[in-house]
Amino acid sequence: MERERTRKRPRLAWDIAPPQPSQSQRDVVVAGDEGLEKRHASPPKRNDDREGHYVFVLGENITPRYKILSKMGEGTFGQVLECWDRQTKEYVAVKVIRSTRKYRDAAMLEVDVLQQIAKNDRGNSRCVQMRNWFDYRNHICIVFEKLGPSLFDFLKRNKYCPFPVDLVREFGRQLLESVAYMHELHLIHTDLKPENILLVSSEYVKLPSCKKRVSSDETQFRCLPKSSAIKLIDFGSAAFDNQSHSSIVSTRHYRAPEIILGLGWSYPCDLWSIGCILIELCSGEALFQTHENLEHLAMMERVLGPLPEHMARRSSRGAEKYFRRSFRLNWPQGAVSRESIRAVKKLDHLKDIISRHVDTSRSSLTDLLHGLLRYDPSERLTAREALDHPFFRIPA
Ligand SMILES: Nc1ncnc2c1ncn2[C@@H]1O[C@H](COP(=O)(O)OP(=O)(O)OP(=O)(O)O)[C@@H](O)[C@H]1O
Repeated sequence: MERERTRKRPRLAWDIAPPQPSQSQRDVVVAGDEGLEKRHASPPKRNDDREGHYVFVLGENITPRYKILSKMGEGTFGQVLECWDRQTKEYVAVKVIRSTRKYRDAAMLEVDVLQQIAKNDRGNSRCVQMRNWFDYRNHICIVFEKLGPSLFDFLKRNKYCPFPVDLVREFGRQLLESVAYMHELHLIHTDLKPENILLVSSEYVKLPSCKKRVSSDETQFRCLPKSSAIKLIDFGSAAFDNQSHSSIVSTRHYRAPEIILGLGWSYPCDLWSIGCILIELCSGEALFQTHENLEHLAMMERVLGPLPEHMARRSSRGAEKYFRRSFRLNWPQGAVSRESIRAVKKLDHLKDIISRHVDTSRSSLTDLLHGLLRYDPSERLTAREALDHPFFRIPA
């Protein structure tokens, strides 16, 4: 039975006060609107909804330059609208940020990160390109190149039928290249998950059957993307390594153990998330489907073996309660319910999960995942080291 999952797994709300955007950042405005102004007027002013979201009607304009065609997505920060850019004559994705102060400020940090990424990009960052940004009726609008569906949307539409291992290899390679690029700029993404990895193209092919789901007399189909090209999105939680950090980051399923244990985090937390993502792409389901710390740690132990004692010893005040005096995890004694114990028991060792879902390259993939999912962040593979792993030596 498939567990019901929400379409979007929200990251944490913003919990540290972001710095003020500089005047020079605020002064960047849309250029070249003059000719369009008269013909494509903005709609009459309306109130935002209760959460500060911009209220719109399809076909209206955001500034005379952008015509709203459809809504592509919604997140914590705002709505993403498909628009026609009358100036460049291309489709774009405009993220219209909620008008609330904290989201406006956070959006300016995202703009700052996107500008850093763009400045150093020689076309190989595999991070979404920002085309423009501006302030419209108290909403920061960030204009992006338009991409295709997320890997999560794709999996979901495919009834969680896993991707073939050769495609997972291609996704993994690009994901690691993108993260290596960010890390070299001293940036940590902190919210890597299948929702934030977008296929560049929406084109797909339909093929018969997904082994996992074939029922007796029904012919099943699976969709595969025509191109494996992907890009990373959502830099709203990205952090510069030298900045002060909030202690909890990442969407739960992809959160590294050092974050849960309050040990501080840095670049390696992105590599942990990539390990979880690769397993999800191979199996079709999120590895650690939990909403609670102790259960999460117990799930990790089930898949990866016992947590190292030195991490248990150093865990923060808030996390001490997950361990017994012996520094072993207080499990199953500390479980909140029988269902929780059952959910943990249902999980297999990493090697067995991979054997169940993957036909070829099993041992090299398992070895790579063990490197990405090392408990101790100082022992975890870096993005560059992971790219050098034998799993990626098979030619594309
Ligand atoms: N460039 C793009 N092209 C196509 N779709 C996009 C693009 N950027 C974002 N989207 C869609 O909009 C959704 C929300 O975008 P994004 O994750 O940037 O918003 P957010 O408010 O920061 O979300 P979250 O709640 O995950 O932090 C994405 O999941 C995706 O479906």
